[in-house]
Amino acid sequence: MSVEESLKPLFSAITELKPSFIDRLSQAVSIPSVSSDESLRPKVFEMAEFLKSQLITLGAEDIQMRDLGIQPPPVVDPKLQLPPIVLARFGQDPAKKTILVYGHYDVQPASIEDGWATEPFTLVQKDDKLIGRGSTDDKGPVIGWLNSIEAHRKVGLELPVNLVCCFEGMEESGSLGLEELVAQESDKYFKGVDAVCISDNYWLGTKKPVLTYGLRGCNYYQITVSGANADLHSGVFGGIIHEPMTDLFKVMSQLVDVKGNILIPGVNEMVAPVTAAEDKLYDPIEFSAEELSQAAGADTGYFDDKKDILQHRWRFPSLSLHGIEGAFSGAGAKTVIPAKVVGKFSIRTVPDMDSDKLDQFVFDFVKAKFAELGTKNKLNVELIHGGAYWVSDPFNDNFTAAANATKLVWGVDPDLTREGGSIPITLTFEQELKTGVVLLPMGRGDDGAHSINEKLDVPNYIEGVKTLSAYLHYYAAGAK
Ligand SMILES: C[C@H](N)C(=O)N[C@@H](Cc1c[nH]cn1)C(=O)O
Ligand SMILES: [Zn+2]
Ligand SMILES: [Zn+2]
Repeated sequence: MSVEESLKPLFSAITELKPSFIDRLSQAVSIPSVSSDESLRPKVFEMAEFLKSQLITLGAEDIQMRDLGIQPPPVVDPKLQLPPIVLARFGQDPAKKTILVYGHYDVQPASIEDGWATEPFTLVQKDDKLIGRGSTDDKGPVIGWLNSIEAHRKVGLELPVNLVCCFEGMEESGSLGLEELVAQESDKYFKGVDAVCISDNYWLGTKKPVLTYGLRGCNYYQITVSGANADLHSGVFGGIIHEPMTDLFKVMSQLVDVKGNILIPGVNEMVAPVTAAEDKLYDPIEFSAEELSQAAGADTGYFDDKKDILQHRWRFPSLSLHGIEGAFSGAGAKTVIPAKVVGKFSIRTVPDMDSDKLDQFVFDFVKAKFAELGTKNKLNVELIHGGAYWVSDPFNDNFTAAANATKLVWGVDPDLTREGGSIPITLTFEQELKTGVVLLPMGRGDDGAHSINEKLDVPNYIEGVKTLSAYLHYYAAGAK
């Protein structure tokens, strides 16, 4: 029987199981597993337990909740435990190939005050969209793998491969601890893995599916400026003391210009030049600048040209200023001089940037600019977490299986894209397991990951489960 024939009953089951799949995602979204908020760490653990219970119900073997110990500084609670890596297997048949699927069960912060139209941790179905934090990043895809297993069980179809699951709870906070675990387990739990599939990014637009062969890295920094030992009255102390916010603003404003150019010496010089061959890869990609503006909710882009936009998103670095901890940020007019402020920014990295050199350039520049202020306040600049960029060759059996699956479900050949975001562990899987990695996204480019009103379209969720399932079958059958 052909792969396509054998998938027919499975696809029917997936369609029929839609209500149960939505319910499973709804349960997952209801757990606010925000890894960057120390007060919500118990919820990240609860989410790991939820996955464990689902895996047990679905017949997984050798489920392990791998403890990663205490979170390294900077942290408020020095005893803060890292959430576990959830490992599980389905099958260990030596006659079958083995696929490792990775995803993350932590999410970005969200609160209704940010402007959400509905409660972020309640999955709401509206206009064929599933709205809620983590719906697309990355609970939808993680639950998608579990749904695929449920559908196989329902129709009595054996999984065509041995499946190894690796789900982490710190991806949004730099994947702390996972790199070491992957290295340790490369010849143990992960022994015999033939290929890795990650569903944790998005289509480029809203209509055409993609497969992704590159990611930018991310080095995340914080600058702490401290002065007085308590917040002060600006009427009493304004004009007579060095203010931490003023110093911090002055330094942060010199990191990047208003056109997005990074101003730290040495950074741009590390970037690999665009070759003619690479430049050509952008020609066939279907892309609408208008759709991008719609996804952003405003026409505030730097560029109009497709290549400029895509290259600056995928293969040039960017520096974003994220926020200031300790500053007054509420409504109204509080006349305060904050005593200590912590500025957060990150740099998305690309080939051939060296992460350690980058850190040194950042630290030297920040310290030099702070010294120029002649302030009596104190400065500390540090890296909170780093994650490597990744670019691979998309012409291999793993990508072919994903392309065949996409074509079967969506009726079109996927575009080959890179991604401006980061999935820190990708390069580690490739290097430690000596296997190829394919990124097979479920959601669309306008899903609003990390933003308000994050959503996953119902067709992407359900057809996405079919795509993930078909990928396993095509991989097992070998390249066509
Ligand atoms: C692409 C992926 N779904 C994602 O959102 N990754 C995060 C990872 C990260 C790195 N530092 C903090 N979070 C991202 O690209 O921001
Ligand atoms: Zn994310
Ligand atoms: Zn993600």
